[in-house]
Amino acid sequence: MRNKRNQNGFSLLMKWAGRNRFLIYASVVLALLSSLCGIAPYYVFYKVIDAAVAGTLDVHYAVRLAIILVVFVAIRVVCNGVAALLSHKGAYNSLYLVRCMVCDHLAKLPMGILNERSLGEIKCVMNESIEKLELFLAHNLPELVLYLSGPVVMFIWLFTINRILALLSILPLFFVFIVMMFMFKKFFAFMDRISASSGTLSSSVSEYINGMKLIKAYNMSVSSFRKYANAIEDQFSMWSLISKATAPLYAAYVILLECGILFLVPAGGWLYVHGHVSAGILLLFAFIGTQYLTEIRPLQELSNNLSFALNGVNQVRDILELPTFEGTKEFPENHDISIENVRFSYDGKVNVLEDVNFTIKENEQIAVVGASGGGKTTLIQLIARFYDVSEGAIKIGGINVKDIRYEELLQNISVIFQNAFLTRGSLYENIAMGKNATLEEVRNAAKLAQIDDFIMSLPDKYDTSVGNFGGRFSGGQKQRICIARAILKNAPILILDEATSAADPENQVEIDKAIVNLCEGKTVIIVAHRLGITTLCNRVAVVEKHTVSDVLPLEELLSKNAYFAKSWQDYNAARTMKYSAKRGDFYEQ
Ligand SMILES: Nc1ncnc2c1ncn2[C@@H]1O[C@H](COP(=O)(O)OP(=O)(O)OP(=O)(O)O)[C@@H](O)[C@H]1O
Repeated sequence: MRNKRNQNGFSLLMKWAGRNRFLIYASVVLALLSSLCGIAPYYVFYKVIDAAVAGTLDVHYAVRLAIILVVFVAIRVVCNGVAALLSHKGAYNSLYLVRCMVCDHLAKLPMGILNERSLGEIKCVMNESIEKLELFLAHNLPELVLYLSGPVVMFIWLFTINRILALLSILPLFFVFIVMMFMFKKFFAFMDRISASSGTLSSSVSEYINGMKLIKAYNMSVSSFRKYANAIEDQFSMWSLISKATAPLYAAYVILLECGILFLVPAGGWLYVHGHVSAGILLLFAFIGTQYLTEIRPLQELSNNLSFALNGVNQVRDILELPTFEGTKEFPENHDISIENVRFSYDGKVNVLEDVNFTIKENEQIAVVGASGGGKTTLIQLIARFYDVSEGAIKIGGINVKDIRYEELLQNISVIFQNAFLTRGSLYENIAMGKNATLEEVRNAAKLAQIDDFIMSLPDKYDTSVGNFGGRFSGGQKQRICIARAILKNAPILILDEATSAADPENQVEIDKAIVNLCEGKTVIIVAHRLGITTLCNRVAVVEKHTVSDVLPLEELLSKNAYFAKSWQDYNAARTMKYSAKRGDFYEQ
């Protein structure tokens, strides 16, 4: 299976490169031309020796040869320069296309498939594997042509001078290629382990850095560093193993490349003594015929890089082959949402939700309440098609969400998660989120989200850099930035997983105002962790016992649903409850 994949790796890479492949092909042609020019110094050397032995070497002849040398060296330099330029342009453009393809694909993947893969694994593909393609396309491919074609051209030329000696000069090559094939095979056999180990290293670095707060808070530096250290140790032992497995072959490879002299000097001497070759030819083969094969030596390193590149292609292909959410129908005009006989299980064994049936009218605002772990977040994720239902259907305007073009579905639904996610860019970029919005439009959204005043009080205002995932902002501020983003997106359906972390009262009032502005004129589903938010909604859906038991207006629900009535009572009691602490114990007053 892997062998078949390797055969197609290069052509697949060229397919991904699109029109940029022509830049890469051009760089290969120029590398070939450069290697042709590389013969010039040897040719001049041969001619000088030949003329010197024959006694015909004069200044005119020497100058002519020098000019030939300079011209060919100049052509070689130009060819190399332009080849490097084209190969880099082609490689970086191709990398850009491959990264876009992977990003597009990841965005369409079901969350279930994404959850199965570690962040480190995906990061490793996005960074290291794709980066290896650059190394291969921009450097290794032209070099491969250069290192391979140089000796080929040299052999052809030597062959035209003396067939027997030329054939003897490449005799070691036969053994060199056999050894190289073994080396390539041995190295490639480690590829899966190299990828897995690099993925683990990448995850443990991310975990170590992202969990820095926790590490400090619980003084876990030694134990958490252990995981990272283990990953490094694994890399070390893996590379030691690879070195041990390939070192004898590499030694044989180097020795064989230097072996040309073994055959050439005795055979050349015999031919000279018997008058079959001139002194010039003998010297040419003695010096050049034994040397030109050593130019192949970097091929070994290139073959390792080729393994990395092919492995990178396979890893990218593995991601691109994962089935995505598609759909062919347009997003409907009508935004009524109906949830029909829905059953859902994450693992195919335990049902998180079953027999769920209810409808949400266009522009209606529904709060979803229920015990922790009951399935509220799962329900809203099904509506936004982060996962596909296991049974039943979710329809918008009468169309199954599975049939709606996935990109359009995402464009028409805004989702705000409990954990506000900010990217590294500026505040402007975080609110605009790729939309071509003016600063005024961004500010208007931020005003409605009650965050404009705060942003304008910052020294760099909307150009303020958000830093590492918004680390410099409070939870409430981050949430309002996300609300501004959703207001600007202006999608007709809004799904909001309300943050559990109770903001301070002042912040909470601001967030509530922002939510009210956000929800105006939209179909809204809001997971209400604070029951207070239910007063802002038309109806409340209760998730209990793996299903939605009731969907009613607040007042009606209070009289009909025992679970909700009790929760509401507890919520109000908690709001008015006062505590006092005596000697470390808390007392209800
Ligand atoms: N990605 C997942 N894979 C497997 N099980 C999951 C996954 N996400 C959630 N679950 C499980 O599904 C159940 C419902 O989780 P869900 O997050 O929907 O509950 P919730 O009502 O939103 O909880 P909370 O109010 O605490 O946020 C839980 O038992 C949870 O452990």
